Amino acid sequence: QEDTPIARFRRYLQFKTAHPNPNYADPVSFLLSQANALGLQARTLEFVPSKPVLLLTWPGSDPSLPSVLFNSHLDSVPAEPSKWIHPPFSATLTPDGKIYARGAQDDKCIAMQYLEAIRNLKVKGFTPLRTLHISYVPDEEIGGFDGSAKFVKSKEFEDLNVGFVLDEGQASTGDEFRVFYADRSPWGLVIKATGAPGHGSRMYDNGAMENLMKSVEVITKFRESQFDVVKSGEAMNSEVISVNPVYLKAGIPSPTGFVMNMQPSEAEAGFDLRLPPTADPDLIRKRIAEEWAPARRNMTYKLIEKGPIRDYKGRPLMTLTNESNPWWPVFKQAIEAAGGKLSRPEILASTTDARFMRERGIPALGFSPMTNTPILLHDHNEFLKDTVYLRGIEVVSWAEVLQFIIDVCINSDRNKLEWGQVKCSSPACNLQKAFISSIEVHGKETLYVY
Ligand SMILES: CSCC[C@H](NC=O)C(=O)O
Ligand SMILES: [Zn+2]
Ligand SMILES: [Zn+2]
Repeated sequence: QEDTPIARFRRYLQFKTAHPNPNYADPVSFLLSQANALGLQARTLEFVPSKPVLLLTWPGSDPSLPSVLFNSHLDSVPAEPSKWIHPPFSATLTPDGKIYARGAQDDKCIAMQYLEAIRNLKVKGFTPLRTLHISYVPDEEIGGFDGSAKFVKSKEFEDLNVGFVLDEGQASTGDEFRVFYADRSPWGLVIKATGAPGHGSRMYDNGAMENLMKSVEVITKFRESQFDVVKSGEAMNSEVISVNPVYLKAGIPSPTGFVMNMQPSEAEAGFDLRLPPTADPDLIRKRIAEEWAPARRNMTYKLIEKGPIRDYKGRPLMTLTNESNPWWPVFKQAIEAAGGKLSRPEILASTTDARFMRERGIPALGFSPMTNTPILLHDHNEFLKDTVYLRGIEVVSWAEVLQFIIDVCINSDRNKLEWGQVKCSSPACNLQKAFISSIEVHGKETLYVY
């Protein structure tokens, strides 16, 4: 069998890691064999049975310094094979260099690029000053509660003394690399209406369907108001509140479908909501209670706030992307050293495990080095071009630049300390490892970690 970066990537893509039954055991043993070949230390942690966290370590020459952690998730979202031009776990390589696989972009590319970068650095004879860890975690696609959430709260994680995290980002359709400093808060909203049942031919007020449809109209109007801001170019998709219907449930089933001449007494709809760090969660909670599912319209609702990562006001934490975060200029320099350019840092439209790291007061950036690539995560026919993947390895290899921060504490502004201070666990350091501070942005107070 071929043993090239592309062959190794394709092998990793072939593990069937889709929910609801992701294969974790086989990709973990594959990664373990790769780690052994590279001489990395390896540990498998299991916070929940059969949901392993694989932790690889490349020890630095000064273990007292805060370490760098590269994270990626093992699991993938499902795929509908009949709608793909190549089977989603075949990792088919086409003559024009496209590698088709569920997970090619999200996020099996970075999982292997981290290892290939280490391989290249070892060939160059580079030895790290800081310790570099790589974590491979389960269940990110379903919220990370049995994966990253437990990992970051563990003694094992504490002992890593992590100072900075790189986690997944998203593809860029242009020449510039994208980087993400925050995620949006993921909420699930289920609204239910009840109402009088009756003959399908009768017109009366307060039917369950009527009540639900009124709510759907109100929510649709709100959605349009947010989307208009995006369409007018005033904000990016990830900077507004998104609310998208994901299911509708009503009607009285019959052997041929639904009973057509009966108005049901119950109706339900589900929505995916995402709140950027600039949105006030209390205002949305109020809107839901008063406008979207008001009791006066016989409505009830269930709000599933799949946080738990938030500041004291319930908003997602952000990592600073300016000079006051000593990791930022170094990260930028690493990209530029590889001949890359970064576009304006963004909030991620979706949600990743980075939020769990930020909650620990650790600065975390979302970064998947893919340029000139259509954004295909969770879509049919997800692919990544071989040339883009290989260039990504070069970019990640410049993570060696990250090693040159001697101590993140030195440049941090301690006067800004306000809330959620995190003590540095390194015995060599008396200062805080990471600070969480409150800063005004666009007239709104927001919390950052740096
Ligand atoms: C409840 S958190 C879910 C996490 C998931 N992550 C990637 O797609 C997402 O829907 O964004
Ligand atoms: Zn992902
Ligand atoms: Zn995903």
